[in-house]
Amino acid sequence: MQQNETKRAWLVLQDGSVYPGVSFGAEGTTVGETVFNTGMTGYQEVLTDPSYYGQIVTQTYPLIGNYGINNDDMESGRSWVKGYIVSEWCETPSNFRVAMDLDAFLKSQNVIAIAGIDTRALTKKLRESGVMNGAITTEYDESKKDALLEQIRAYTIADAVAAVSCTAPASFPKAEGSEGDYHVVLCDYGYKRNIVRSLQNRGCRVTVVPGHTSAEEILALRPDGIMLSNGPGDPAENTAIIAEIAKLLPSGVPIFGICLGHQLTALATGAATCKLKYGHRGSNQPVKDRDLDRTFITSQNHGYAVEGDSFDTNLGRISHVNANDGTVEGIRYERYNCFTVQFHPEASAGPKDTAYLFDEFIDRIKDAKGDR
Ligand SMILES: NC(=O)CC[C@H](N)C(=O)O
Repeated sequence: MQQNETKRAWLVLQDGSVYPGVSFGAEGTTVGETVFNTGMTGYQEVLTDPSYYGQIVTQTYPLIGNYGINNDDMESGRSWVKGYIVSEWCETPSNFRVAMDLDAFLKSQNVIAIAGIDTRALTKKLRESGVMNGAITTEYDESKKDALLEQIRAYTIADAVAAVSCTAPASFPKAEGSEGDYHVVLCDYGYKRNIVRSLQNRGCRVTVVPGHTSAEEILALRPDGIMLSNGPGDPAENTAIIAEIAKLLPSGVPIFGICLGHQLTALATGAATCKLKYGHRGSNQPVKDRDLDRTFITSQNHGYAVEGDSFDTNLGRISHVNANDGTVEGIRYERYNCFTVQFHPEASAGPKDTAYLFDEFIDRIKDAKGDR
């Protein structure tokens, strides 16, 4: 039973299908790209990860919100999703950290949401058709369906990084008691806070700079290491940022790229990216580390990937591949002091099995400084 079950809402997809459900969160009409996430937990991180900018997120897990929303697990200062689809949301969350329930959070963030949808059936459909645009509306009117469909079909996500990136630099101290003393510049294409936390815990003070900061300005900060963050949208649209990364690569400063940062680095070396049919979003994606000959369960959230054949193997090697579909999940550049991954070693939500990559980044920083 849902609190405001008298208020109806509808999900409308670009193929013309209409799913009636129950309104929660904010009311009104929203249009976005409809994607699905298979995580059993981590909805707060999904809602606040800037990489979901422009997207209506469907949770395949049937009950969402059972541990509420807390003050610690925000991945950014706000929610970025364009809309939210669940089967059932939990009105009575139970957790020692709970600050509010899911409905109250979505209302506070003005996110239009719908419950009562068979999200597994919807996901099967998206897997067959590929991601589709869609709308959630509390004002559905059959006679205006064509106009709504036109709006849905015309929707595109554009200028995504500029929409989520900070506009001024910010500094974060290293974690108290952490070993080491390094300075990392994190390029903010829509970074998740757990990237900063993962660095702080390894003795790094972090300067977060806007995504459009030039290579010269970044290097003038004299970083011991540079991180290229995750972020939303089509990687190939960021031509100015890609040109700056191309200038950073030969600097010799250790560079670590995550997700969008990985894609942009590959583009900067002349590789191509492509859109996946329905992407990888969830916390159980198997990734094979070819060097270690081990498969890790990883947290992921991406709709694009680097095209393996387009990568110039004179520059390095494809170090990680997805065990489900064989797509590129990581690159180690031998020509440059750089390595990048498509998945999220900072996890949150998700398994922490690949946090060792942050340790490798610190080792590269130590080597570059002659500290090892
Ligand atoms: N999490 C991310 O950085 C996502 C990268 C990119 N926007 C994609 O969808 O592929």
